[in-house]
Amino acid sequence: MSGVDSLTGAMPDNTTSIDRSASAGTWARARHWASVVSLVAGATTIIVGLTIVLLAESVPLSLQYLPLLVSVLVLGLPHGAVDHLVLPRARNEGVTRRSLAVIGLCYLVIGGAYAAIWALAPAVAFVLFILLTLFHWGQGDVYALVELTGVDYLEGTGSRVLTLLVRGGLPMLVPLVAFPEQYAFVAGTLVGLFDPAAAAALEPAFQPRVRLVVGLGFGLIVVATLGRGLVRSGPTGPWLIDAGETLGLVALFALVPPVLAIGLYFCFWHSIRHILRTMLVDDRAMSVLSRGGLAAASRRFARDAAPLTGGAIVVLGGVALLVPQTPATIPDVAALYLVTIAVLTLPHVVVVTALDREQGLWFPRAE
Ligand SMILES: CC1=C(/C=C/C(C)=C/C=C/C(C)=C/C=O)C(C)(C)CCC1
Ligand SMILES: [Fe+2]
Repeated sequence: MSGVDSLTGAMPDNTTSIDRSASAGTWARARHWASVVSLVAGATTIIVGLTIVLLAESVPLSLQYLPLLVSVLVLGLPHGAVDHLVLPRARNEGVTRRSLAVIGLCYLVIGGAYAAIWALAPAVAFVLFILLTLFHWGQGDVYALVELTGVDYLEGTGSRVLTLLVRGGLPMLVPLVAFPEQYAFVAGTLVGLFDPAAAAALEPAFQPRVRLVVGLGFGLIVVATLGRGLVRSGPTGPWLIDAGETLGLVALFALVPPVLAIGLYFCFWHSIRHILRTMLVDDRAMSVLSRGGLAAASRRFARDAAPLTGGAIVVLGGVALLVPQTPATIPDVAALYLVTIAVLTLPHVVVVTALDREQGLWFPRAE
C-alpha cells in the first residue's frame, strides 16, 4: 500500500526531529523483535538441516531441491521484490515514478547485461555468480551482526570486510570442500543449460589440492576473524551469537548436502534477515513489529512483494525461452531458476549496497 500512498504524496512526514525522537523507543523495540526472529530462524535453519541428515540415511535429490523450489513463492524471490521501495523508505522519501524508473532501469540494464554473459560465456557467468552470492550473503550478515546482534567489535571497514568474507564464504566455499561432486553437478546443470561442453572449464576448481587450499585458507580466515572479535570484546553475548552462528553454519554446509543446505539457508537465513531489514525501514511495518505484530508486518511485506514476485516469475519464463536446452528434470528446472536468481541478484546487490551505504554500514556517510 505504501508504494501507492506515497506515489500520491501521502507519505507520513517523519522527518522532523520531534517525530524521530518520539519513535526512538519504537525503533528499539522493533529492532529487538527483528533480532529475536533472525536468531530463532537462523538456529532453526541449522537444527532442521542437521536433524534431517542425522535421521535420514540419504535424502532423495528431488526432496533436497524442495526448499529451493518453494523459495520461488515463499521468502526467496519475494525478499528482493521490494527493492523498489527500500531506498525511498530508508531515505524518508516518497516512492515516485522517477524512483521506480531508476530501479526498473537498473534491473533491466544490469540484469540484461549479466543474462548476456550467461548466454555467451556460461562458465564465466557461473564463477561470477558464486562470487556475487558470496558478497551478497556476506553483506546481509554484516548488516545483521551490526544492526540486529549488536556486535561492538566490527568498528572499521577492514573488520567488516573480513566478516563479509567469512559469512559469505560459509555457504559458497564449505560445500566446495565438503561436497565437490554435488557442487560440480549443480554447476554443470546451470552451465549446461547454455553449453553442455563449457562446464569442463570448471573442473580444476574441484581438484583435491584446490579444495585443500580453499579449506585451509578459509579456515584460517574464520579462526582469525572470530579470534579478533574475542580479543576485542571478550566472550560477550553478541560474540557468542556470532561464533555460534558461524560454527553452526560450518556444520550445516559441511554435513548437509549442499542443494538442501543452500535451499534452507536462502529461505530461512538470508531472506528472513533481509525481509526484517526491509520492515525496519518501513515506518508502518516497524511500528507493528515494535508491538510484536510479526504476522501483520509479514502480511504487509507479502502485499508489497507480491507484484514484483510475479514480475520475477515472468523473468523466469523469459530465461526459459532464452536457454537452448529445454529443462526436463527437477535439477534442470532448478538450474533455470538459479540462473534467473543470478540475473536478478546483480541489480538486487546494487540496491542492497546502496542501502548499506545509506545506513552507514561501510563508510560513514558524508553529511
Ligand atoms: C544450489 C547450490 C549452489 C549454488 C547456489 C547459489 C549460488 C545460490 C545463490 C542464490 C542467491 C544469490 C540468492 C539471492 O539472495 C552451489 C554453491 C553451486 C552448490 C550446490 C548447490
Ligand atoms: Fe538478497
